[in-house]
Amino acid sequence: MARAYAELFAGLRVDPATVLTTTFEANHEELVLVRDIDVMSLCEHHLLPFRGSAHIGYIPGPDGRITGLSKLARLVEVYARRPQVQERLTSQIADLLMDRLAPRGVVVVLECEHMCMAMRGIQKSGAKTITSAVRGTLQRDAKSRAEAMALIHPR
Ligand SMILES: Nc1nc2c(ncn2[C@@H]2O[C@H](COP(=O)(O)OP(=O)(O)OP(=O)(O)O)[C@@H](O)[C@H]2O)c(=O)[nH]1
Repeated sequence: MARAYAELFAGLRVDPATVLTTTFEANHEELVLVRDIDVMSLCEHHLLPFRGSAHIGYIPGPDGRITGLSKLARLVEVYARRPQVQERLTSQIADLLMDRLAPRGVVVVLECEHMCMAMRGIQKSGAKTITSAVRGTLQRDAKSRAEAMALIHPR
């Protein structure tokens, strides 16, 4: 039992900042977006899972440095492997990216179904909670934000 909880909460043992140590010179100044990253976390109120997808985009800073694509998914994993609320999970990912990669802007969108709403309580399965955290130029510039959102949710 103790081992199972240790596995579930493995993210508490990892410093999220260590995930973003791999960066590359790419001279890339446009949006980089990784969509449909699987998210599994635990609601901190009921210790029941919530599950869905994360979409993470950023516009590199003036130095044009990028990070490894897998590092974005690893960042989700580190913050998800701890008791969470979806809103905090979303903003922690955005804030760490801003802090460590110094990009021009960041957008993080999470879409999850919460078992605490499906299995107990109100017992509504299928309801999706969508949260976003937008930082930097993507927050200030409606056109850039709309472009990123259109790539996250193509019609
Ligand atoms: N930005 C970007 N990253 C890429 C691309 N192709 C591969 N990568 C990433 O390059 C990174 C290399 O990171 P390393 O830490 O050196 O390699 P690694 O140990 O295999 O990394 P993990 O995949 O996280 O296990 C990984 O994060 C890959 O996902 C690409 O086209 N663009």
